[in-house]
Amino acid sequence: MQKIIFIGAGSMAEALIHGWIKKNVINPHALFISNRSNKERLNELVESYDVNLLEDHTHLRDADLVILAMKPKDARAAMEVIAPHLSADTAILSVLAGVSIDTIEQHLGSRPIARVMPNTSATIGMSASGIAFNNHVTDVKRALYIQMLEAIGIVIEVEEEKLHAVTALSGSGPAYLYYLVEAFEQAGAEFGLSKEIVRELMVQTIAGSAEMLKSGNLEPSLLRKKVTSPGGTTEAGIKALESMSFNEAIVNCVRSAENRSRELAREE
Ligand SMILES: NC(=O)C1=CN([C@@H]2O[C@H](COP(=O)(O)OP(=O)(O)OC[C@H]3O[C@@H](n4cnc5c(N)ncnc54)[C@H](O)[C@@H]3O)[C@@H](O)[C@H]2O)C=CC1
Ligand SMILES: O=C(O)[C@@H]1CCC=N1
Repeated sequence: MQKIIFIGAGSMAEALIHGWIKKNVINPHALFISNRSNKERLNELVESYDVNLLEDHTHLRDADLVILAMKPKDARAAMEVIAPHLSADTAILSVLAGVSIDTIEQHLGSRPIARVMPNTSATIGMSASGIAFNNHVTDVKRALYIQMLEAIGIVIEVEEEKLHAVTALSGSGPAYLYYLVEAFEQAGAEFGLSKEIVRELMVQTIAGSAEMLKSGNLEPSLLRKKVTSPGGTTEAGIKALESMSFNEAIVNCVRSAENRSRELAREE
């Protein structure tokens, strides 16, 4: 593709740009970026990635793909601005939480639309992405978009309705895990371990556990059991987690995020 235009140049846009350029998936000269008004931010990205500034919206006319990467609350305003400049067959790829394909079609007309829910691990080519398409996306384009996303992580096609849950799990998921590491660092400090030591130990522990889950076909409950010596330290720790309703806390975390995604869809 010769011309991919980002409408929105924040955290998620940069994660995609970084991952695609680092993995040589897309030539930076094919990428054009725009945001609401932060020219300094755009110049930083041009400087860092050698991408192009979208000088004005008339340049949308010959775009192969327009990527919506603004916050859901800003989607309506952003789409109203770009709508008059889009060619009839220009495809849209939206990374917005909650904002439905139907809503995008209402603003941008009937056209090929893909909704993707990636995460910021796209930066290092390790995203977990869910994707859904409307029926205007040809099989060739579906394969192309999936290939672009597979270059920066895993991609799972789902019904659009399931993207609320995907957003709550893997879209927001990196933040839950970062929060977990913050807590481990706080706990380690109580025993005189520096943040750096705890960080190194726990990053390796998380990475190792992830590889154990990926490599074998063992259930997490069995892997957990293999660590939990009867009457040992792990059992004591798990009992403390159970006394604080850990499992319920995680389920409620995901329920709240999934519900918020549905609210964002309604707010549109
Ligand atoms: N941050 C994350 O981990 C993930 C974010 N997302 C989705 O990506 C989208 C962007 O999220 P972030 O990058 O975190 O937000 P952000 O606040 O970092 O970036 C939003 C960008 O949109 C731009 N923008 C706002 N109104 C605009 C308009 N009218 N025209 C053009 N640009 C406009 C802002 O200037 C900014 O560059 C959201 O819809 C979010 O749901 C999806 C997956 C993960
Ligand atoms: O927090 C949010 O709404 C966005 C969508 C998933 C991750 N960040």
